[in-house]
Amino acid sequence: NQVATYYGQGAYQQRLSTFCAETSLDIINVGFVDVFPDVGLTGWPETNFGNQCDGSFFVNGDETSGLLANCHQIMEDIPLCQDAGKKVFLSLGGSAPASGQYIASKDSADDFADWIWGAFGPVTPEWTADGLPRPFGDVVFDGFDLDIEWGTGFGYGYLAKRLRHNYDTYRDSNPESKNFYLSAAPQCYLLGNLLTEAISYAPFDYIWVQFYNNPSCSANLYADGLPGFNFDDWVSIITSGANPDAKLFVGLPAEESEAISGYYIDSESIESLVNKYMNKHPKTFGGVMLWEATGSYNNTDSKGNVFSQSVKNILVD
Ligand SMILES: CNC(=O)NC(=N)Nc1ccccc1
Repeated sequence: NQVATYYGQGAYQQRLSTFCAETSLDIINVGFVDVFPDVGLTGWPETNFGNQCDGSFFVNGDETSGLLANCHQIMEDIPLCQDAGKKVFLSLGGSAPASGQYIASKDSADDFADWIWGAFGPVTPEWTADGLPRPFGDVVFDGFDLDIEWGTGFGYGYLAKRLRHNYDTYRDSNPESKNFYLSAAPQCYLLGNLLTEAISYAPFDYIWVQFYNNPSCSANLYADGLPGFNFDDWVSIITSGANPDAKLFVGLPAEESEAISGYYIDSESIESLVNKYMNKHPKTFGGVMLWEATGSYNNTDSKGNVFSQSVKNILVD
């Protein structure tokens, strides 16, 4: 079982290398591509990585885009995380801006996937020959995460499926290349969920459900002995989806302040929850996702363990 986290939006966050050195972290989602091309400046996606970039943007033709051009610390550090055996995904979406996650049509979903693949996937001569940007240079992400918090739900399945198509096409002609992964971070409510259709349509490898910030289905209900925590429903969604072997992670706040008040649960509650659901769904249970890395780093227990280490100890004991 694995621990996944998010990096890029932490308050006064340290550079990524700090978290590459954190042995309890297996997967790191770097966020965010927060504005999608249909609404992005110059028709390119836009990015935001908190305090990690120098504030300059790529120019597209004679227009300034919203794509950050100099995030050198992230570019330098992703290979450190990968060399340490971690998977590093680029996360699309995030909690702001609400208007950013709009996809106009299937064609624009496909174009968006191709753009992401060209800019952040394997380096290809065509992409750079066309003068298109590689925001992190030769860094090749291990996969892409859909952290969809807004919108109508339209297009995310097409986006995910096209990314998978691009992986498969690339690996057909580069059989020695590394694996690529797809993940998603749905909210835990079911009615009107923005990602359940995508999960039924496109083969994701990891689904980390945000069991926080939602009153009807979050993990604090389990911790308080109340009904509503809907991990079982999510197991059914996955096992009847496009990839029934996808792994389901319990998404939790890494620190009290990193979720709306009342949703943080402590490691004792996590231990009880993990023991129950890991044994109830041994094939689908994949681990714990923590929002987010800096909060975890600042949340140490009496033994001096950062929160992700406490969670890892629960998962492997
Ligand atoms: C996986 N994405 C998130 O966990 N986003 C998230 N936690 N956004 C947020 C919402 C309200 C308060 C703080 C963070």
